[in-house]
Amino acid sequence: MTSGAHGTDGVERRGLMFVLSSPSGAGKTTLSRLLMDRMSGLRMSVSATTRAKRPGEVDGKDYLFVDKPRFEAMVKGDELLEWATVFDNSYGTPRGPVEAALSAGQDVLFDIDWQGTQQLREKARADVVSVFILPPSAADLEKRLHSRAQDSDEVIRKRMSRASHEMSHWAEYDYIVINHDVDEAFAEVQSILKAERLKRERRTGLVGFVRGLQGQLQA
Ligand SMILES: Nc1nc2c(ncn2[C@@H]2O[C@H](COP(=O)(O)OP(=O)(O)O)[C@@H](O)[C@H]2O)c(=O)[nH]1
Ligand SMILES: Nc1ncnc2c1ncn2[C@@H]1O[C@H](COP(=O)(O)OP(=O)(O)O)[C@@H](O)[C@H]1O
Repeated sequence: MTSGAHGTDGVERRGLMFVLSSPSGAGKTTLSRLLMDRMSGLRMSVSATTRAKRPGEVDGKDYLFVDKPRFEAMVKGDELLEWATVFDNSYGTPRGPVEAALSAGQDVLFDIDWQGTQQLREKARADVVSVFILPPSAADLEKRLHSRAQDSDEVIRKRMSRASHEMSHWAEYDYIVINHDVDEAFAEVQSILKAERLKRERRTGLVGFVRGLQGQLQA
Protein backbone atom coordinates (compact mmCIF):
# COMPACT_ATOMS: atom_id res chain seq x y z
CA MET A 1 0.00 0.00 0.00
CA THR A 2 2.89 2.34 0.68
CA SER A 3 6.27 3.28 -0.67
CA GLY A 4 9.05 5.74 -0.62
CA ALA A 5 9.58 7.48 2.75
CA HIS A 6 13.11 8.39 3.72
CA GLY A 7 14.25 8.19 7.34
CA THR A 8 16.54 10.85 8.76
CA ASP A 9 19.42 8.51 7.89
CA GLY A 10 18.37 8.51 4.22
CA VAL A 11 17.32 4.86 4.11
CA GLU A 12 14.02 4.39 2.30
CA ARG A 13 11.10 2.88 4.20
CA ARG A 14 7.38 2.23 3.90
CA GLY A 15 5.05 4.83 5.46
CA LEU A 16 3.05 3.72 8.47
CA MET A 17 -0.46 4.34 9.76
CA PHE A 18 -0.20 5.57 13.35
CA VAL A 19 -3.49 5.20 15.23
CA LEU A 20 -4.44 6.80 18.55
CA SER A 21 -7.66 5.67 20.26
CA SER A 22 -9.09 6.27 23.72
CA PRO A 23 -12.32 6.83 25.55
CA SER A 24 -13.53 10.36 24.92
CA GLY A 25 -11.64 12.87 27.07
CA ALA A 26 -8.54 10.75 27.75
CA GLY A 27 -6.36 13.06 25.66
CA LYS A 28 -5.95 11.76 22.11
CA THR A 29 -6.71 15.10 20.44
CA THR A 30 -4.16 16.84 22.69
CA LEU A 31 -1.51 14.21 21.96
CA SER A 32 -2.28 14.26 18.21
CA ARG A 33 -1.80 18.03 18.08
CA LEU A 34 1.53 17.76 19.89
CA LEU A 35 2.68 15.03 17.50
CA MET A 36 1.71 17.13 14.48
CA ASP A 37 3.58 20.15 15.90
CA ARG A 38 6.73 18.32 16.89
CA MET A 39 7.24 15.40 14.51
CA SER A 40 8.14 15.82 10.86
CA GLY A 41 7.00 13.48 8.10
CA LEU A 42 3.55 13.05 9.63
CA ARG A 43 0.13 13.99 8.16
CA MET A 44 -3.10 14.03 10.11
CA SER A 45 -6.00 12.14 8.58
CA VAL A 46 -8.98 14.51 8.75
CA SER A 47 -12.13 12.47 9.30
CA ALA A 48 -15.58 13.18 7.92
CA THR A 49 -18.32 13.33 10.55
CA THR A 50 -22.02 14.04 10.86
CA ARG A 51 -21.62 15.35 14.44
CA ALA A 52 -22.12 19.05 15.17
CA LYS A 53 -19.07 21.29 15.16
CA ARG A 54 -17.78 22.22 18.63
CA PRO A 55 -16.83 25.80 19.43
CA GLY A 56 -13.35 26.45 18.09
CA GLU A 57 -13.33 23.52 15.67
CA VAL A 58 -12.47 24.34 12.07
CA ASP A 59 -14.15 22.62 9.12
CA GLY A 60 -11.53 20.86 6.98
CA LYS A 61 -8.94 20.97 9.77
CA ASP A 62 -10.47 19.22 12.78
CA TYR A 63 -13.09 17.36 10.78
CA LEU A 64 -14.93 17.58 7.49
CA PHE A 65 -18.39 18.37 8.82
CA VAL A 66 -20.93 16.78 6.48
CA ASP A 67 -24.64 16.05 6.60
CA LYS A 68 -26.06 12.52 6.65
CA PRO A 69 -26.85 12.30 2.90
CA ARG A 70 -23.30 13.40 2.02
CA PHE A 71 -21.84 10.85 4.45
CA GLU A 72 -24.00 8.09 2.95
CA ALA A 73 -22.86 9.11 -0.53
CA MET A 74 -19.23 8.85 0.63
CA VAL A 75 -19.90 5.32 1.94
CA LYS A 76 -21.67 4.28 -1.28
CA GLY A 77 -18.95 5.79 -3.45
CA ASP A 78 -16.27 3.81 -1.58
CA GLU A 79 -14.64 7.12 -0.63
CA LEU A 80 -13.96 6.00 2.95
CA LEU A 81 -11.14 3.72 4.05
CA GLU A 82 -13.13 2.84 7.17
CA TRP A 83 -16.17 4.24 8.94
CA ALA A 84 -18.20 3.68 12.08
CA THR A 85 -21.06 4.99 14.16
CA VAL A 86 -19.98 6.52 17.48
CA PHE A 87 -22.32 8.33 19.92
CA ASP A 88 -25.17 8.29 17.34
CA ASN A 89 -23.00 10.05 14.72
CA SER A 90 -21.11 8.71 11.73
CA TYR A 91 -17.34 9.11 11.44
CA GLY A 92 -15.12 7.97 8.59
CA THR A 93 -11.66 8.30 7.07
CA PRO A 94 -11.53 9.74 3.53
CA ARG A 95 -9.43 7.35 1.48
CA GLY A 96 -7.84 9.77 -1.03
CA PRO A 97 -5.71 11.93 1.30
CA VAL A 98 -4.40 8.88 3.19
CA GLU A 99 -3.32 7.08 0.04
CA ALA A 100 -1.77 10.28 -1.36
CA ALA A 101 0.19 10.91 1.87
CA LEU A 102 1.46 7.32 2.11
CA SER A 103 2.56 7.27 -1.49
CA ALA A 104 4.31 10.62 -1.01
CA GLY A 105 6.34 8.92 1.71
CA GLN A 106 4.56 10.42 4.73
CA ASP A 107 3.30 8.63 7.82
CA VAL A 108 -0.36 9.21 8.63
CA LEU A 109 -1.82 9.89 12.08
CA PHE A 110 -5.38 8.73 12.84
CA ASP A 111 -7.62 9.71 15.77
CA ILE A 112 -10.23 6.98 15.32
CA ASP A 113 -12.11 4.53 17.53
CA TRP A 114 -11.63 0.77 17.97
CA GLN A 115 -14.04 -0.05 15.14
CA GLY A 116 -12.03 1.99 12.67
CA THR A 117 -8.77 0.56 13.98
CA GLN A 118 -10.05 -2.98 13.39
CA GLN A 119 -10.95 -2.09 9.80
CA LEU A 120 -7.54 -0.52 9.10
CA ARG A 121 -5.83 -3.54 10.61
CA GLU A 122 -7.80 -5.87 8.33
CA LYS A 123 -6.72 -3.83 5.30
CA ALA A 124 -3.08 -3.15 6.07
CA ARG A 125 -1.95 -5.06 9.18
CA ALA A 126 1.78 -4.64 8.63
CA ASP A 127 1.50 -0.87 8.22
CA VAL A 128 -0.74 -0.13 11.22
CA VAL A 129 0.74 0.84 14.59
CA SER A 130 -1.95 1.34 17.22
CA VAL A 131 -1.80 3.07 20.60
CA PHE A 132 -4.58 3.07 23.18
CA ILE A 133 -4.60 6.02 25.60
CA LEU A 134 -6.05 5.43 29.08
CA PRO A 135 -6.98 8.10 31.63
CA PRO A 136 -5.37 7.72 35.09
CA SER A 137 -8.81 7.46 36.75
CA ALA A 138 -12.55 7.82 36.07
CA ALA A 139 -12.57 11.03 38.12
CA ASP A 140 -9.81 12.51 35.93
CA LEU A 141 -11.69 11.49 32.79
CA GLU A 142 -14.84 13.27 33.96
CA LYS A 143 -12.84 16.34 35.04
CA ARG A 144 -11.22 16.50 31.59
CA LEU A 145 -14.53 16.23 29.77
CA HIS A 146 -15.85 19.13 31.89
CA SER A 147 -12.64 21.18 31.60
CA ARG A 148 -12.80 20.95 27.81
CA ALA A 149 -16.10 22.85 28.24
CA GLN A 150 -17.34 21.93 24.80
CA ASP A 151 -20.07 19.40 25.44
CA SER A 152 -23.34 19.67 27.34
CA ASP A 153 -23.77 17.80 30.64
CA GLU A 154 -25.97 15.28 28.84
CA VAL A 155 -23.34 14.62 26.15
CA ILE A 156 -20.68 14.26 28.88
CA ARG A 157 -22.87 11.74 30.73
CA LYS A 158 -23.23 9.75 27.51
CA ARG A 159 -19.48 9.80 26.92
CA MET A 160 -18.76 8.69 30.51
CA SER A 161 -21.24 5.84 30.22
CA ARG A 162 -19.56 4.69 26.95
CA ALA A 163 -16.04 4.89 28.39
CA SER A 164 -16.02 1.44 29.96
CA HIS A 165 -17.16 -0.17 26.71
CA GLU A 166 -14.55 1.77 24.69
CA MET A 167 -11.85 0.74 27.14
CA SER A 168 -12.74 -2.94 26.84
CA HIS A 169 -10.90 -2.90 23.49
CA TRP A 170 -7.52 -1.96 25.01
CA ALA A 171 -6.02 -5.43 24.45
CA GLU A 172 -6.43 -5.14 20.65
CA TYR A 173 -3.81 -2.37 20.57
CA ASP A 174 -0.04 -2.64 20.10
CA TYR A 175 0.78 -0.10 22.84
CA ILE A 176 -0.94 1.31 25.93
CA VAL A 177 -0.14 4.78 27.28
CA ILE A 178 -1.64 6.06 30.54
CA ASN A 179 -2.07 9.81 30.25
CA HIS A 180 -1.22 11.11 33.75
CA ASP A 181 0.90 14.01 32.62
CA VAL A 182 0.68 15.38 29.06
CA ASP A 183 4.43 15.83 28.62
CA GLU A 184 5.18 12.31 29.80
CA ALA A 185 2.42 10.77 27.71
CA PHE A 186 3.62 12.72 24.69
CA ALA A 187 7.21 11.53 25.22
CA GLU A 188 5.95 7.94 25.32
CA VAL A 189 3.86 8.27 22.17
CA GLN A 190 6.75 9.99 20.39
CA SER A 191 9.13 7.17 21.41
CA ILE A 192 6.72 4.60 19.97
CA LEU A 193 6.59 6.41 16.63
CA LYS A 194 10.36 6.86 16.52
CA ALA A 195 10.99 3.19 17.28
CA GLU A 196 8.37 1.97 14.79
CA ARG A 197 10.00 4.08 12.07
CA LEU A 198 13.20 2.14 12.67
CA LYS A 199 11.60 -1.34 12.38
CA ARG A 200 13.59 -3.46 9.98
CA GLU A 201 10.55 -4.80 8.10
CA ARG A 202 9.45 -1.40 6.91
CA ARG A 203 12.92 -0.19 5.93
CA THR A 204 12.80 -1.23 2.29
CA GLY A 205 16.11 0.46 1.48
CA LEU A 206 18.27 -1.50 3.93
CA VAL A 207 19.48 -4.21 1.54
CA GLY A 208 20.89 -1.63 -0.86
CA PHE A 209 22.30 0.45 1.97
CA VAL A 210 24.14 -2.50 3.53
CA ARG A 211 25.43 -3.64 0.12
CA GLY A 212 26.79 -0.14 -0.38
CA LEU A 213 28.54 -0.31 2.99
CA GLN A 214 29.99 -3.71 2.12
CA GLY A 215 31.18 -2.35 -1.21
CA GLN A 216 32.96 0.49 0.57
CA LEU A 217 34.62 -2.00 2.95
CA GLN A 218 35.89 -4.10 0.06
CA ALA A 219 37.21 -1.13 -1.89
N1 LIG B 1 -13.91 4.85 13.16
C1 LIG B 1 -13.69 6.17 13.22
N2 LIG B 1 -13.74 6.80 14.41
C2 LIG B 1 -13.51 8.13 14.41
C3 LIG B 1 -13.18 8.86 13.25
N3 LIG B 1 -12.98 10.15 13.60
C4 LIG B 1 -13.16 10.22 14.93
N4 LIG B 1 -13.48 9.02 15.43
C5 LIG B 1 -13.72 8.65 16.84
O1 LIG B 1 -15.00 9.08 17.21
C6 LIG B 1 -15.04 9.29 18.62
C7 LIG B 1 -15.71 10.60 18.94
O2 LIG B 1 -14.92 11.67 18.46
P1 LIG B 1 -15.27 13.16 18.87
O3 LIG B 1 -16.75 13.38 18.71
O4 LIG B 1 -14.36 14.09 18.15
O5 LIG B 1 -15.00 13.19 20.42
P2 LIG B 1 -13.64 12.94 21.26
O6 LIG B 1 -13.65 11.49 21.65
O7 LIG B 1 -13.82 13.81 22.41
O8 LIG B 1 -12.47 13.28 20.39
C8 LIG B 1 -13.58 9.21 19.09
O9 LIG B 1 -13.39 7.92 19.65
C9 LIG B 1 -12.79 9.35 17.81
O10 LIG B 1 -11.55 8.68 17.88
C10 LIG B 1 -13.12 8.13 12.01
O11 LIG B 1 -12.85 8.66 10.93
N5 LIG B 1 -13.39 6.81 12.06
N1 LIG C 1 -2.59 14.69 31.03
C1 LIG C 1 -3.59 15.60 31.12
N2 LIG C 1 -3.82 16.24 32.28
C2 LIG C 1 -4.83 17.12 32.39
N3 LIG C 1 -5.67 17.48 31.38
C3 LIG C 1 -5.48 16.87 30.20
C4 LIG C 1 -4.45 15.89 29.99
N4 LIG C 1 -4.51 15.47 28.71
C5 LIG C 1 -5.54 16.14 28.13
N5 LIG C 1 -6.13 16.99 29.02
C6 LIG C 1 -7.30 17.88 28.82
O1 LIG C 1 -8.44 17.03 28.84
C7 LIG C 1 -9.43 17.48 27.91
C8 LIG C 1 -9.77 16.32 26.95
O2 LIG C 1 -8.63 16.07 26.12
P1 LIG C 1 -8.76 15.75 24.56
O3 LIG C 1 -7.36 15.71 24.03
O4 LIG C 1 -9.75 16.68 23.93
O5 LIG C 1 -9.36 14.26 24.65
P2 LIG C 1 -9.95 13.28 23.52
O6 LIG C 1 -9.51 13.78 22.21
O7 LIG C 1 -9.40 11.93 23.87
O8 LIG C 1 -11.45 13.34 23.71
C9 LIG C 1 -8.86 18.71 27.21
O9 LIG C 1 -9.37 19.86 27.84
C10 LIG C 1 -7.33 18.56 27.45
O10 LIG C 1 -6.71 19.82 27.50
